[in-house]
Amino acid sequence: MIRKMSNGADEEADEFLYEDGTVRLRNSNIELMDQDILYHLALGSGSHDLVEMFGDVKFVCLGGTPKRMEQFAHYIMGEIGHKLPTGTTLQDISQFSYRYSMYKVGPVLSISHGMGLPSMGILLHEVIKLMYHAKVKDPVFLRIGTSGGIGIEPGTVVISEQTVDGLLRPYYELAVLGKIVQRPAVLDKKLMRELKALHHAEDPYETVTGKTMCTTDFYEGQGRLDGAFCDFNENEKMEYLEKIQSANVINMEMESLAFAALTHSAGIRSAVICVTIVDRLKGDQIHAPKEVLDEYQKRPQKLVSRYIKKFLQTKGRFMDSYCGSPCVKSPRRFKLVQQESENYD
Ligand SMILES: O=P(O)(O)O[C@H]1O[C@H](CO)[C@@H](O)[C@H]1O
Ligand SMILES: O=c1cc[nH]c(=O)[nH]1
Repeated sequence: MIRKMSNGADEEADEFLYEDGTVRLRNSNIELMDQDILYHLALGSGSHDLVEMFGDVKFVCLGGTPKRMEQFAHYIMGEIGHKLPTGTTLQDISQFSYRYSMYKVGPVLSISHGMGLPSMGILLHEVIKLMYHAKVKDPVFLRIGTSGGIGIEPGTVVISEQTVDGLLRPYYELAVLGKIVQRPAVLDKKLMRELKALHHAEDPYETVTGKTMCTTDFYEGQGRLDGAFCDFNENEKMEYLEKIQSANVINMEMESLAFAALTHSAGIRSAVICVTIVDRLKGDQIHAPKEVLDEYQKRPQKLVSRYIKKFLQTKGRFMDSYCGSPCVKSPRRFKLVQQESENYD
């Protein structure tokens, strides 16, 4: 994977992984600390054996709400045939942070990120450090979310090929020590294509790729007329939405810039998969009933599940019912995983 530098030059992202594929931190301060407290995750390198707890993680799935990520954890557990030790249930590992929720299902972490760039940014600092402390090898990060579509049918799944800010710039900007730092927001194109290829012809919705706009607000920031404040009219709104549509933006959400920029800076492959829940060229309010929205939210999860299962099957790995980590392939268990996936689809 080629990593874009903030000066525009290309660099091999593999340099940001150690030779064995584990995540290398680009902050030498961390190595010098006695312990690193991952405050918002309620974890720490001194208080927890992070290698034992997370060393087998391969996929880090992120989405806005704790409920969605709990549901995804249960769903993926069935899909990959992971069994919890007898008498145990899925636990929210970060429960006592009262900030984010985190569930672990074998090689899959399912984490809520809240709303907006700061919430995503803080979480990613800690999850990327978690990958480093746990010596996780070559993880893949996937955001499974919702978005507002620009001229596309609600319910469409969008895999982002690029993410831009409200000014159509492909950077995540942050004020650091009184200066603006711009980090290029780059998503993995190969991963995007692999995900797109997992759309099935019989899926009753489309799966498309395109440019995603990441805004710092849901109302004025996305050109809505229905916020508590609005200093523009319908014509100005439509002019803006049509302008970004002609710049190939097909959906809008609120976290992809930090997600793309921070994973890219860490040399981690990542993708953003969001279902659209409204067509912004037709309106601002979310009218779809709850059951429809619930079904829409499952669409990105379904695609990601197909990707995870394909990876585990291709690599000849499977989730053993009892050891809880990828083990040597067992033909019997492997067949079971395949059957489960056929049943679901
Ligand atoms: O559905 P999720 O993933 O939470 O994301 C989208 O929904 C929220 C707005 O309703 C924003 O956070 C936006 O990015
Ligand atoms: O319109 C929408 C819908 C979901 N999420 C957003 O950020 N915008």
